[in-house]
Amino acid sequence: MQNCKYPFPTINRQSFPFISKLQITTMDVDITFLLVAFSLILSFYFILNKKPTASKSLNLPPGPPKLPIIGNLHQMAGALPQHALRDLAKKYGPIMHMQLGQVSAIIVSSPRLAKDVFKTNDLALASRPYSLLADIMLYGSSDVAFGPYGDYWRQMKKIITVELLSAKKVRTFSGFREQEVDHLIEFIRSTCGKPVILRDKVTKMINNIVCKSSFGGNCKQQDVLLELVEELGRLVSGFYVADLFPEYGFLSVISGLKSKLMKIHKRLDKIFDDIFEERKIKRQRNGESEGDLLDVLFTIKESGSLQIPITDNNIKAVFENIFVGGTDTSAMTIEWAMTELMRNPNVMEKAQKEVRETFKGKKKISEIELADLVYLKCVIKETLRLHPPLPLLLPRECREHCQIDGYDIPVKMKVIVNAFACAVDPEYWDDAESFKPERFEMSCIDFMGTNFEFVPFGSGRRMCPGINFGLTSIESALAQMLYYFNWKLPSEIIPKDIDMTEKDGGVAIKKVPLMVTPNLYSPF
Ligand code: HEM
Repeated sequence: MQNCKYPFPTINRQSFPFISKLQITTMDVDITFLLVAFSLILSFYFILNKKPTASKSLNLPPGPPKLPIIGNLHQMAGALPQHALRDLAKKYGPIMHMQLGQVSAIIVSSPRLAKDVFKTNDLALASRPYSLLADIMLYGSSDVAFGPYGDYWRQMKKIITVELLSAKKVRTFSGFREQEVDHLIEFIRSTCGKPVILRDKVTKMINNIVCKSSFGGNCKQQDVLLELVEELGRLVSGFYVADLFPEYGFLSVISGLKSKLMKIHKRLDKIFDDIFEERKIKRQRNGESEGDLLDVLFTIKESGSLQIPITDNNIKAVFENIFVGGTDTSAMTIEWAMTELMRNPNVMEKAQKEVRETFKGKKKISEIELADLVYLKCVIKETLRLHPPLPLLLPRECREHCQIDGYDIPVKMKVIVNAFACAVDPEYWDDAESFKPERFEMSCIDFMGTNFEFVPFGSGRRMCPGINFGLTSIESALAQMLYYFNWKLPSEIIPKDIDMTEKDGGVAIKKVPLMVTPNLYSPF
């Protein structure tokens, strides 16, 4: 699964001469369609685009000069969006007003101002912008990740944080994690001495953990479900032309993307229905709980205690968040961590030494013991600093007029925090671009949302609720990969030549999958 799962504005590079080098892309949109569509847009631009974007009386932040129709999209050409925006911020300041297609957005690129978004104005900026995809796929945006702020959203966020993904609940899934990590280790063992690409197996492992935690050990339709979620991910990455040009709704229709999404939605919906029906019968018959996430949600739904009653469709939307949000983020963190370890042999040696000394002579590593792996945790933090899976987090939308750094942020304005720029800001980090896990040994900087120079999981009300779920799988897999195996690069590659390029798109996945050769290390 190599595509963007968190939607972010994306455009196909080849399809659009004037934004031909845009890196915010991955979709397979038909070239003819885009040419025709944009000729139409150009023709009707002056007729259709009469609306003023912002009142003259507002004191908006400065920003780069804009072109008609595309606004500032061309200035993001030739670089990943997080890099392009960081470079623009160096010139125009840590708070910029930009026009991304028809969408007016504020870009925040410094930890000082990120604090104004996440703390001072967290409530005013707690909503998400409308997204056609979330509307179609997530049952009218009735999910947690893309749902607009309000009573319903607050209720659902509380459920997902307290009942579904709390540290205590995540611990109850340790059996599933152990099984799946064991399978991964078995696979690696079977490939010893041969170069192997780990990405697909690691993604499958995370997928299976998510699936089993959600629907129990024997989710019959697991493979189809995962295939559809993957397909959804591929489409998500291409859907956002429609969100960049929301006034031209016909784009999503004539591109065929809307109908593809609706097809996947229908199939996913049917699979969820089948799983739900089977579970309802089981619950009626046995009356006993499986303890998985579906059972938790059914129990809450049936308890009648909710202020705003929920439907099966609302539950499906939450599961889509868990599947889509919980898979690629963790899988790519494992791949980046291994890549950095291969690129920095001293760090690999130190991390392996820690794991091997901590578990000396043990045949099995239990999750509880992972707490002792202090250096490995620093390695993971440093990986998330340099390779945050969502470098621009998820966009927020202003719901109450507020100010940042003296500038007006009007209602409906999209606000994007460049978490990557904050994480490599030289004012906050020494030797900011280098991979040095040791920096976390001496400091108490954490990713729990209070250190605004390090927010790979976001911060404030919209912060990721899946930190525990994600990190436990990442730590468990990495610890065992380092414990049981020594790793080599293919003979023609030296560490400093490893390709560190990221793929285009809103998610920072490695462009070329890491290839490594495992050799069995006997800890006994
Ligand atoms: C390495 C692993 C992960 C990373 C780096 C990550 C990162 C993020 C980020 C950056 C956001 C947006 C925060 C913001 O807008 O301020 C987010 C939101 C979210 N994540 Fe994660 N995530 C990870 C794992 C997970 C897992 C395992 C799950 C579920 C099982 C999950 C579920 C969600 C949900 C539901 C939201 C929406 C929260 C909201 O809008 O209130 N994530 N995540």
